Amino acid sequence: MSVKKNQIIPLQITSLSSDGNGVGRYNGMAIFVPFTAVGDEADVRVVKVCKHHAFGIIETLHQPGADRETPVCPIFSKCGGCQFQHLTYHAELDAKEQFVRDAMLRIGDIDHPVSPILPSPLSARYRNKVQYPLTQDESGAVIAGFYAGRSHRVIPCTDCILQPKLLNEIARTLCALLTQYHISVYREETHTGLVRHLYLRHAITTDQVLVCLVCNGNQLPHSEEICRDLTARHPEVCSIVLNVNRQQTNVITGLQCISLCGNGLLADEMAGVPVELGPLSFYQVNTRGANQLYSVVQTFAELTGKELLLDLYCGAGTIGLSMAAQCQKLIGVEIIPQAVESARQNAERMGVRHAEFFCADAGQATQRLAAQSLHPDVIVLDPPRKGCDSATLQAVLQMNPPKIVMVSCNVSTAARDVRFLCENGYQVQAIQPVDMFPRTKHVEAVIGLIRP
Ligand SMILES: C[S@@+](CC[C@H](N)C(=O)[O-])C[C@H]1O[C@@H](n2cnc3c(N)ncnc32)[C@H](O)[C@@H]1O
Repeated sequence: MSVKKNQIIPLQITSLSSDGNGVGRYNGMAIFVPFTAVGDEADVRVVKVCKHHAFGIIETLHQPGADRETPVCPIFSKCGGCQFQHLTYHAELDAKEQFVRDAMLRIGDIDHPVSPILPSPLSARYRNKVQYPLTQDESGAVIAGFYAGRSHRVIPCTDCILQPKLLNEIARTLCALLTQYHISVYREETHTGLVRHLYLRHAITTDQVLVCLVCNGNQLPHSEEICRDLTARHPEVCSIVLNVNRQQTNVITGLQCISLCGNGLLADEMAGVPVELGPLSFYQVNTRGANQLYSVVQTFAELTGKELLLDLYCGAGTIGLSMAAQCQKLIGVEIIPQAVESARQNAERMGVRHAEFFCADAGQATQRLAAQSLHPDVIVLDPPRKGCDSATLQAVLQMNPPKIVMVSCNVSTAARDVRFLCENGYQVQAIQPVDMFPRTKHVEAVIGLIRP
């Protein structure tokens, strides 16, 4: 017997799905309910019915599960950022470890033990980057916040518990300055107005802050006064950049950056690599977590000083450079030109002369390197969420490295790609989940593979 929309059903939550929902069964049908915990007993209102499953929301919670704790943030469950503030961090970690195990088994067909997940050194205020969309209230005051889940409605918030307090304070000052100087805010519906997002980055080792105003235009009225007032209030602000994004798109940043103050860069250190980077380069958002993540990569790579290391999807070069002293030659490949420039400068600052960085699509670059008979000893793959494309994986097989270390923030696509590598001669040696994103459903994993 199926369920109907708006029907209220009694439900016990028995597990968590990888998108963060609690799962219970009603008449044999899986019902997904957000913001629930294993052991919850509740009356649930069915809000959407699909062929084999349905979605519901809690109407009345009769018996809370043992893993529940009170969320700290007043807009938890309204803002789309966090999925797990209602769980103890311990329960969240157990769930994430299970997500990795499930993905490897179901998608990857890999029945290999998964090591206990490494917790994030900080479970709150761990992020080094925030991107606030803006809105205005009835009086015209500029307000920063976050999008509600699966929508572009801005929920006001400048005290996000995932961000350092400093970034929240700078966002509040910026909102006050934009209001004071009557700067317009972008409206998606009409594609009018100027400032779209406030994008802030914090360096934990230098305490510097990079401020980026993403604008539907290439000029910010009163930019001199705004820069002067902002840096006077927050001396940590080292650079202020205007990023031009005139597209009608969900992508936050555009390609052009104009420096309004400072050199447009932020100085930090990650896993021993002195980094300088602008707004367009990828940078791991949890610096302390990344130090831990990279040390797992180093352990799996087992470099001895004689190897050729190929770091694919290398961003600002941080993974490869953190192991530069343990290899004979390092080659990095990355598609964003500014990130490649950062990688080259980072290598120079470290005095590393045996590293080369190419600005190219990973698929095209690896095909070219394979055609040149390049045979790396270790390949690190750290692709974006969509995983590796088949051109890259085919070229990796052609290069035939004895060792591959896959790093991924999306275990579903990682499991798919690892399956392909295993079907073509590789063997999983170790699977290490790492929590880089506490309070959210996202989990990182490092998978070590060898060619036996
Ligand atoms: C998850 S990040 C990893 C970055 C880096 N390994 C690190 O730890 O900071 C993925 C990187 O892949 C880059 N990227 C995305 N698509 C790419 C492609 N087709 N070819 C090469 N790089 C790509 C992104 O710009 C981003 O820097």
